[in-house]
Amino acid sequence: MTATRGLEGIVAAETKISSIIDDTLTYVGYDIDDLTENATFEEVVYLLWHTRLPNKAELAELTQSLADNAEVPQAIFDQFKTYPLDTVHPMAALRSAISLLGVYDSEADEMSTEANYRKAIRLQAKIATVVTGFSRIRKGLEPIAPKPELGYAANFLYMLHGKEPAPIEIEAFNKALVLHADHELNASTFTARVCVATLSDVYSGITSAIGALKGPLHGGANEQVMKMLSEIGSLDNVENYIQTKLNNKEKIMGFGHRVYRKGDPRAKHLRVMSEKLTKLTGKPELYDMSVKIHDMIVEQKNLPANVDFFSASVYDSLGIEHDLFTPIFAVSRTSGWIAHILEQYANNRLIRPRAEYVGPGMQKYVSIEER
Ligand SMILES: CC(=O)SCCNC(=O)CCNC(=O)[C@H](O)C(C)(C)COP(=O)(O)OP(=O)(O)OC[C@H]1O[C@@H](n2cnc3c(N)ncnc32)[C@H](O)[C@@H]1OP(=O)(O)O
Ligand SMILES: O=C([O-])CC(=O)C(=O)O
Repeated sequence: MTATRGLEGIVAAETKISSIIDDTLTYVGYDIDDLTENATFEEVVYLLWHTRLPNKAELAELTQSLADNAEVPQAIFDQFKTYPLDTVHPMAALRSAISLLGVYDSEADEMSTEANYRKAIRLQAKIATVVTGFSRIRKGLEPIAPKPELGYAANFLYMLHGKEPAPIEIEAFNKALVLHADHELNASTFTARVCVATLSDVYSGITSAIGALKGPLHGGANEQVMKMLSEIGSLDNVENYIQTKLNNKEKIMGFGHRVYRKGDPRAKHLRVMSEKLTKLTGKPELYDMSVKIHDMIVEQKNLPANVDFFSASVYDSLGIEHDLFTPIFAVSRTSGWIAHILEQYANNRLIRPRAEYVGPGMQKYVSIEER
């Protein structure tokens, strides 16, 4: 038995949900470029969960169900108020809140297909209210009740900021949600599938996926990109800052990918939105800095930007706090995690690989007095 480090190149599941073939990303056979330009996030949710696009009535029904389930138990918000709000990371708060939502769902351990679909709706609806509610509570504000008739993307920004977003903001945020919704067998999705393959419940699957997404080698990179842009501060400082990092063999967040070689097809959409939004908000230097970093990394390391790089300046332009970038990734990716969880349940087998043992040979137990 020989281990493959990081399971690189190992095909560990069959899926009908999304594919990455020759650097092209598709959801159920629809090119991500096509979906980003044309679809709402709700349509993509339906597509991922049913492996087909909805008709008008089906979309209306899903939208209504998401609206009907958007409120969260007051206990979630009460719990937030007990946290050390000056220090807790929103991903930790989110991870705990999703677990707590499971505590309050009387169907949490009901494993029928119908019950799992009902839980899927509840989770997708409530996670937006949880993330925005946490952001308000830590600022000493009350959460804003959802206005689901706005649509998922607009309602999220409304609950976050307390005012209805402009059309360009809705367009950008909807695109970001569509782009982050699913990505084949990435680390957090694999985590979710491993978890539920024991026939554990949907809440456990999503909670463990959030834990995996939090790390800076995965979803946590978008917050780190923004941290880097803030540290650099101006276009003049880019060259020195990046060159020093490269000379020190440090990784530049938002670049590189385990699967893509030529480039991440999602990055170009976020780049366009970043250029538009940074101009509109009077911070075009943020975009110019991003482009300069991008050009240096491509030239010196031949590493293309991934989805996390330009999403940072997009979210910043939407007035979103930097440590909410990864929770927002989780809001979108919940749709993909759920699709994979449902697919796993539908054709389940325990996921239990082997490890190559590289420790000492057989040893005789020595009592503690003799050690
Ligand atoms: C949504 C997402 O999860 S997208 C990924 C988000 N993560 C990031 O942006 C973090 C920065 N990027 C990385 O750490 C990596 O590119 C990963 C984790 C995404 C992929 O990792 P792996 O496939 O394991 O590649 P690995 O880390 O082994 O890198 C291969 C080589 O490229 C280099 N490299 C990879 N990414 C970077 C980077 N961002 N900056 C500088 N060098 C890099 C590595 O140092 C390594 O060089 P070496 O062979 O000389 O040692
Ligand atoms: O696929 C991966 O390894 C990471 C990624 O880009 C994602 O999850 O969107």
